[in-house]
Amino acid sequence: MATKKKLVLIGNGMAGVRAIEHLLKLSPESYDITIFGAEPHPNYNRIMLSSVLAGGADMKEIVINDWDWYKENNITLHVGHKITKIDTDRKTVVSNLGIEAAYDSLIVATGSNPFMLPLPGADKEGVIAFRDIKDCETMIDASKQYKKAVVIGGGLLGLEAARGLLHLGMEVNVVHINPYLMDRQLDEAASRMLQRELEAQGMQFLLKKSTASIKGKRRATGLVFSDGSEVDGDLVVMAVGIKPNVDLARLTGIEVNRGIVVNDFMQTSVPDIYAVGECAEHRGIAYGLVAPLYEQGAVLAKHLAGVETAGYAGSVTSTKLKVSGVDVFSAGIFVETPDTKALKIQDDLGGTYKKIVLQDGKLIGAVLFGDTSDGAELFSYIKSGESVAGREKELLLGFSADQLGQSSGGNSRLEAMADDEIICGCNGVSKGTIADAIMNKGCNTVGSIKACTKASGSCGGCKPLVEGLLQIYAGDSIGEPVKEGICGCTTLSRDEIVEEITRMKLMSTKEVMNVLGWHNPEGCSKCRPALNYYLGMLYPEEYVDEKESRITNERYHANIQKDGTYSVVPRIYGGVTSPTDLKKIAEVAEKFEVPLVKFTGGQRLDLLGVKKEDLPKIWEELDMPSGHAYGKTLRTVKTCVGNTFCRFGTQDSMGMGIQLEKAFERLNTPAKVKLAVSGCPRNCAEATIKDFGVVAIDGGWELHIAGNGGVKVRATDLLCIVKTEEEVMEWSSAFLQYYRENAQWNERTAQWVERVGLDAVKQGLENREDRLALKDRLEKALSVTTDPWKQIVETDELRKNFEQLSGAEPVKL
Ligand SMILES: Cc1cc2nc3c(=O)[nH]c(=O)nc-3n(C[C@H](O)[C@H](O)[C@H](O)COP(=O)(O)OP(=O)(O)OC[C@H]3O[C@@H](n4cnc5c(N)ncnc54)[C@H](O)[C@@H]3O)c2cc1C
Ligand SMILES: NC(=O)c1ccc[n+]([C@@H]2O[C@H](COP(=O)([O-])OP(=O)(O)OC[C@H]3O[C@@H](n4cnc5c(N)ncnc54)[C@H](O)[C@@H]3O)[C@@H](O)[C@H]2O)c1
Ligand code: SF4
Ligand code: FES
Repeated sequence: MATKKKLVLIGNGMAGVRAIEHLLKLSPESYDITIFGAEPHPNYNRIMLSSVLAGGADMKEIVINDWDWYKENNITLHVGHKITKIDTDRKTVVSNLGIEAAYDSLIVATGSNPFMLPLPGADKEGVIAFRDIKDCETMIDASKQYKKAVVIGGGLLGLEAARGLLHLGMEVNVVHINPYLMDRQLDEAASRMLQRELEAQGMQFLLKKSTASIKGKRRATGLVFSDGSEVDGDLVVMAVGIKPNVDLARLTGIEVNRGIVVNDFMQTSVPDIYAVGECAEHRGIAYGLVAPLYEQGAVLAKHLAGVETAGYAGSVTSTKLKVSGVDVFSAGIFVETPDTKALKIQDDLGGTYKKIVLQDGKLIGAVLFGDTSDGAELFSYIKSGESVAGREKELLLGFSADQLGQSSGGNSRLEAMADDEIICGCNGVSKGTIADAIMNKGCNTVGSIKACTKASGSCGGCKPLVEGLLQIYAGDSIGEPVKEGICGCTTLSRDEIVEEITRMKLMSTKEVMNVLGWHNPEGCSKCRPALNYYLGMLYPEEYVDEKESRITNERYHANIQKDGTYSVVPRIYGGVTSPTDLKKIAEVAEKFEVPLVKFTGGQRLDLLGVKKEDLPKIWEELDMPSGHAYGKTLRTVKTCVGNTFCRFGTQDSMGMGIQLEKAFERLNTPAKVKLAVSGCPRNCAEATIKDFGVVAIDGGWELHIAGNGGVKVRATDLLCIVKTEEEVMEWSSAFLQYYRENAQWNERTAQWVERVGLDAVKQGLENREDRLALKDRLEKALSVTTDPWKQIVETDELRKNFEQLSGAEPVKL
């Protein structure tokens, strides 16, 4: 039997051990393997330290290979041993505790060291980095004794550390040297949205601050900045970047630049010595994310196993911030230059931002905020470098899980991917491994795939792709998705929360958060408005609306515009107005020097550019009902002229529309609701892209639901055909109440019906008794609503409150 060659790995971390795992699969009998690790732990997932700190995982869960794995694979493991010398002549390594090991091949995988700013006072107690289990434990211990923490560095690591410390109950200030956060991953627009969201979660920021020293005696008590200002903190976490750990390599005479210089096969300048992971520099780049390091590991394993490989050619990287309640994704080159073109969508109301950057017809970069579900797919286009010419807008508008996994026609990119292509970068899980788990190991949910392969277990960025693969390979046997909380503050779903509120008669958002064990006692900007809505929906008469839990526009009862002014939109029922109302609007517009008066798509007039302080006065003079153009409520009922004037009209669409708008105005709904009524199937009012669309036909009305004319256009589904106007009122009331009672907060009717299915909605409404009960509950909810502006204008106290509110910081969404 041929004698095995000796392979030594220095560094028991993510990249090195990953290479060993591959090698064991490719050639289990070729090497006697010895691993030295300076940390006293088995190989663990460093990425997940952020989750441990934020309460999303415990230390046991982050172990990648436990002690048994080393035994089972006959690996000699020395933990707590730091290699201090490599003797390249004798081909041996020696540890700080005197253990020597001989090698035929040696892998250096020593990772990085956190960059510690050389500040006066940096050696004080309480000044740490965030790199390993020890740092994580220090933070957890500190949070039990101290209240205030300062994190230096507003990058990925700093923000994840800060979120964890907030979770541990500390007050956290993040000090960042640049004008905006995550400047290495985001453009300014996305960064500002991120900052607002993190502020809503309780994080505080000190931007454009350069730290001069750390104050305190033995222990740190805060920072002093170069401008003379200070901030207090008993724990100082430095997260200002990393530097490859090259000391040992340099000592050994291996060529070192920023990292240990390697070629495409991870070979260093010294024969039989390889480097992999963050300590390695390939074609001038030392990577700081696991996906490229895993790719390097795979190449190195093939090379060591004698399996043919084209070598490592470098990686395009993507990142996803792992902070619950905040979705941020960045990939490739996202900064615009004269040679690139950028397409962007920014929705301040919905809190989403999407930017794609193109060059020569190819996608080269992307930034997503608020909704990162398209991240993985966009990233695969960036990596493939294929032409997307002519499809740029499609990429901007997005994909659904169905599209990702759609197998008909065999066009799906996922289907076209090779089996060894990596789906989950964080855990290095390939498409083939996931397909195998689905087809051969009985995995039929994202949760079971996670348990079986680890895919989607870290940053979660690959989840849409895993869902797409489930669609391809599991078909009809897809299981119930693993339950996820409505936001990072809880693991409870919307339905569970509503059930518990009802069962325990919880009456305020605070009570819900306390009783149902919210991780974050203050909630976040996702759950607070949602709870406020659910409580109002369940107890229309008893619940007192919490203004501070509402989104900004709803607090001001007006839409904030990009220049900080507001818009005023009086209600114009069914789009039908009168000379008197028009004159009134014109006079007010002139008197208050309103810069712009515009017809909206919903057939009404919008006075734009109004100063916040003029809002009550304008509404007082207008003396018209609010059009609620800002809220999650009924917006407009668009109508055509119908049989009153039009020769094709079969019914009175204007009358029907006005009746509907008068009945449902001021109704609180999970998301905005738009209606339309057309007088004949020519459908001039575009009723078939509305949440509830009414189309007149000979002798009756068609009732349509769940349409949408926004970013993702969706034509309505036909609900039923009725004969009379009374029936239109009955069905529309029942439908709206059913939607109010069953949809998730912020879910438009289109998304809701797609999620629960048209049949389920039809079933919920088919029984007349149920419809009448729903209509009753709707009327009860409507009976307690009042016109917000009429109330503010007529009540001294509310008017004063509004003025105070105007000076206060709104809830940012
Ligand atoms: C909190 C946190 C969150 C992160 N989140 C993400 C994320 O979401 N996504 C992502 O892609 N990346 C993330 N990263 C980065 C990722 O963890 C690293 O890129 C990855 O761990 C690097 O792997 P590595 O094997 O090169 O180095 P390491 O994992 O650092 O392993 C190197 C090991 O070598 C040991 N060592 C060093 N010198 C010696 C020596 N002389 N002798 C013996 N042992 C030695 C070290 O103690 C260490 O255990 C995160 C990092 C941190 C700290
Ligand atoms: N979700 C993820 O993918 C994730 C999470 C954590 C860490 N990581 C990785 O870990 C490594 C370390 O992360 P990081 O955030 O420390 O590195 P980083 O280089 O991405 O960010 C450091 C930030 O600190 C700022 N900074 C530099 N000097 C400063 C100073 N004196 N005062 C205040 N701010 C200063 C920089 O502007 C920069 O934005 C990176 O490779 C990162 O990619 C990734
Ligand atoms: S939908 Fe029919 S009734 Fe209404 S305006 Fe158009 S053609 Fe006339
Ligand atoms: S890519 Fe991060 S968990 Fe899969």
